Amino acid sequence: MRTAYTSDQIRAAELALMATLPEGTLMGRAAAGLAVTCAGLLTGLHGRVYGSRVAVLAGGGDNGGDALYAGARLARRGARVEAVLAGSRAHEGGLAALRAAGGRAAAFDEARARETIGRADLVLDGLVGIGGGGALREPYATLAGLAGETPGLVVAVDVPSGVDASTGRVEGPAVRAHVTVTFGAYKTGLLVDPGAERAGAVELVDIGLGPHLPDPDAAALTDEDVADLLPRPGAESDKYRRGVVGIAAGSDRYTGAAVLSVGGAVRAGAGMVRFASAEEPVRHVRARWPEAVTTVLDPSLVLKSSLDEVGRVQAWVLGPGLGTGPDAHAVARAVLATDVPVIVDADGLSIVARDRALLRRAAPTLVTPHAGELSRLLDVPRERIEARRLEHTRRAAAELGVTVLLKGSTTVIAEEHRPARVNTTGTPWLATGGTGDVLSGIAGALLAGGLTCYDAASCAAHLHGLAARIAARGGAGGRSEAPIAALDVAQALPEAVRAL
Ligand SMILES: NC(=O)C1=CN([C@@H]2O[C@H](COP(=O)(O)OP(=O)(O)OC[C@H]3O[C@@H](n4cnc5c(N)ncnc54)[C@H](O)[C@@H]3O)[C@@H](O)[C@H]2O)[C@@H](O)CC1
Ligand SMILES: Nc1ncnc2c1ncn2[C@@H]1O[C@H](COP(=O)(O)OP(=O)(O)O)[C@@H](O)[C@H]1O
Ligand SMILES: [K+]
Repeated sequence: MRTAYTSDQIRAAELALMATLPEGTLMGRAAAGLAVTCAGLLTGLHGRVYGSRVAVLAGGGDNGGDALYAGARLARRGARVEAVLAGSRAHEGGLAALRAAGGRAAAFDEARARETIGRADLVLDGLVGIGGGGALREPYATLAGLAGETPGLVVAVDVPSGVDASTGRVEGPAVRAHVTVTFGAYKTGLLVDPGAERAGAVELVDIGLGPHLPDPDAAALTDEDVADLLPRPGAESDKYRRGVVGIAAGSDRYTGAAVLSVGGAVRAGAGMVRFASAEEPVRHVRARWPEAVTTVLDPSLVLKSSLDEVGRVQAWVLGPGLGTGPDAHAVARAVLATDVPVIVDADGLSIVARDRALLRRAAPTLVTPHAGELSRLLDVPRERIEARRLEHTRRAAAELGVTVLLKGSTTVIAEEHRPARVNTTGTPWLATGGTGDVLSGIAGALLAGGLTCYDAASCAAHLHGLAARIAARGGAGGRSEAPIAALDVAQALPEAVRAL
């Protein structure tokens, strides 16, 4: 499990650790780790550190201190290091070390900074770290912009400047790094977009913070975590014990969503899929997935809130392509009246946005909106949700009393009193119609298999993202990615499970 923390949590842990160590020890460890990564990158670029050009962008706080000390270490190995001092003051020890090692430093001057950054092989962003707050002020903002134009590599110190370390929010110009070297522990903002996208590859330098860290603010599952959580059949298993998932999806107009959701469930290893819908989607599902057991729903039965004719299930998926008319509403009411866990997706979300009372139920509920759907559930503009994904996912979980999986460039899962889960698999090629329907089926299979909403959502997002990558690469060994269709994601699920 990769755990992540807010700035306040990190700062408290650092204070506790610092109290046990001689002054400067932590910064020394941080700078040493940072310099090793930079030296490795420069060696990869030119075969050596000696003679390469490094620009250090140093803010007035300790983040600038880390960068200056790392710059000093690189200068001692023969790099030509020039620091641009952005603050009204600079970290004294770091600046003295850099100068003593033969590096140069000067206060910010735009023309000179442009030249220094423009010719650097590597730009070290030490403008602000966990002490940053709000949009970058000048001249930090200009420097972040200049770092975006450099042909060289950009390495962010602790966090890319301009990214809120606790949330991943970006409120103005922000550094876009190839690599972020972060100290002590991951910060939540490095895992959640837009911050995650600005961070590039994240490397963790151990500075000994471990024993002082509290319960995490957020966590990302690894392949091993998912392999451990995934329900697997034992010798004594049968299809009922493995978990039967009911899927109420599709309508005469939207038949594809039903086929895709059923496909996700079948390929993710449901013991059995019971599919219940109108005649047309049932016909399509039967043609594509003969393993599903189908029921044509008689609206009058559903109006009585009875799904008895469908048979017993351990979890329901409600909503993909269901429509939002009176029949769909009746199906939603019947499904949500059951005493088993329910995943509400797509049109199901539009229905519950209009009729919140449907979510008041004793059994667990998982909702899986994208930003537009969450916008309707919370009555908050979509752009605001996209800019503050974590905050709104948590808010929805608290307000609706359910588990929430917010889809999009970073999938975030929230449940009250638990760390947020952040998904790290996936590919932008997933942004294509129907992939969300596949996700609902995967989550349904895992929920029916006995996982909690929290784990089912996290594992489903992880597997979905892995399967998408495999599909986009034409197999686990493929090198570059190409467009995918939603059904490809379902088809790649077994390979994703095998690769865990
Ligand atoms: N506390 C510790 O024990 C350790 C801290 N370390 C480093 O110290 C950093 C935190 O240092 P600080 O607490 O000094 O804070 P930072 O250096 O992250 O930021 C504070 C500085 O940035 C300026 N600033 C803040 N927001 C700004 C904005 N929006 N625009 C322009 N300037 C802004 C402040 O005026 C101040 O000069 C960490 O990120 C890490 O890099 C590491 O050396 C490891 C040990
Ligand atoms: N930029 C992106 N990067 C990675 N994954 C994405 C991106 N955009 C969307 N996705 C993923 O693609 C899927 C789209 O689901 P959804 O929005 O419900 O589409 P649909 O309703 O067409 O199925 C989700 O799993 C989402 O997390
Ligand atoms: K930084």
